[in-house]
Amino acid sequence: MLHTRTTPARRRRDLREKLASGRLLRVPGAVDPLSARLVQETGFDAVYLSGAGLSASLGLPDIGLTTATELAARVQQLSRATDLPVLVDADTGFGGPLNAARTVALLEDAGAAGLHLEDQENPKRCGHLDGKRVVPREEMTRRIRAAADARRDPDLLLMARTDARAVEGLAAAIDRAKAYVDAGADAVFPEALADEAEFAAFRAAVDVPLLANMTEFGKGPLLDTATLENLGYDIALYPVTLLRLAMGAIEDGLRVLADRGTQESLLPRMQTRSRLYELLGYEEYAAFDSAVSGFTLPPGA
Ligand SMILES: C[C@](O)(C(=O)O)[C@H](CC(=O)O)C(=O)O
Ligand SMILES: [Mg+2]
Repeated sequence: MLHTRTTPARRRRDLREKLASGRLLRVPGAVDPLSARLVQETGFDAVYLSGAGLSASLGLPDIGLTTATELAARVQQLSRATDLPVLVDADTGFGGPLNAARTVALLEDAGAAGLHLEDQENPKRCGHLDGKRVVPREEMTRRIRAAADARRDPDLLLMARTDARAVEGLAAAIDRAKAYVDAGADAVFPEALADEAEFAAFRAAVDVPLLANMTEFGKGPLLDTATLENLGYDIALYPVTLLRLAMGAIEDGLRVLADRGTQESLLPRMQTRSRLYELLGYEEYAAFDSAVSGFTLPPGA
């Protein structure tokens, strides 16, 4: 109620322990703090803050227009609303190595359990768009080094994302991933792999935890959890799934309302008032309020 009592340090430990278990973690992107609650209730392992989702929610394309402070503010909101570790899309780190270091500090203060930095040029673009460009390998290793050094909590998971597959090919992407691990990355996010064989090749070449981006309508296949487990992947990411679902429902609903002049036929598809109240914890707030208003100092205090 009000906010969770789970500290950022506890969430970072939780994410580390879950990764150490060796099972596949399933991590959907939240649309907002309320949907993050549902992610937790449904039993997922962590919640993701998607850069694409954040920018879309602000009515912006995912081309590097959002700022580090906007991102940190959303991290805080998500962390307050759930007990889950929050994995954050930190894009390029918002500049050079120093900016990446400052971004790490900001996100750590905001309660992030882990974050990924990518090797795209600034300003970045969505990893599934054509025409993206990557920085030289050495520049990205400096970005990672700076980020690793900026961490105050060693449990904060630092993940390196490489966008090189679509630009330089698979072999170069694997070489880059290895260099990023040597520079201090704890885990790797190979972006926009083309097929299952490429997922397998990446797994065979890199020995840190790997994230599989199961984003819809992108360049890669949608592999199910059994397949990803067999491939030896550690995190299945569904970054924009909830936003796409919600926006699909909103668009359909608006059409029905506009056409029919009533939302009556939409009621079975809606979350009910009582379910919303349950999710928000109305009853706990009322109990807290009455406990606080009945509070008096003990005699003599
Ligand atoms: C993972 C991602 O970076 C995100 O911002 O969620 C995006 C997802 C998407 O645009 O579908 C990406 O893959 O670049
Ligand atoms: Mg992104």
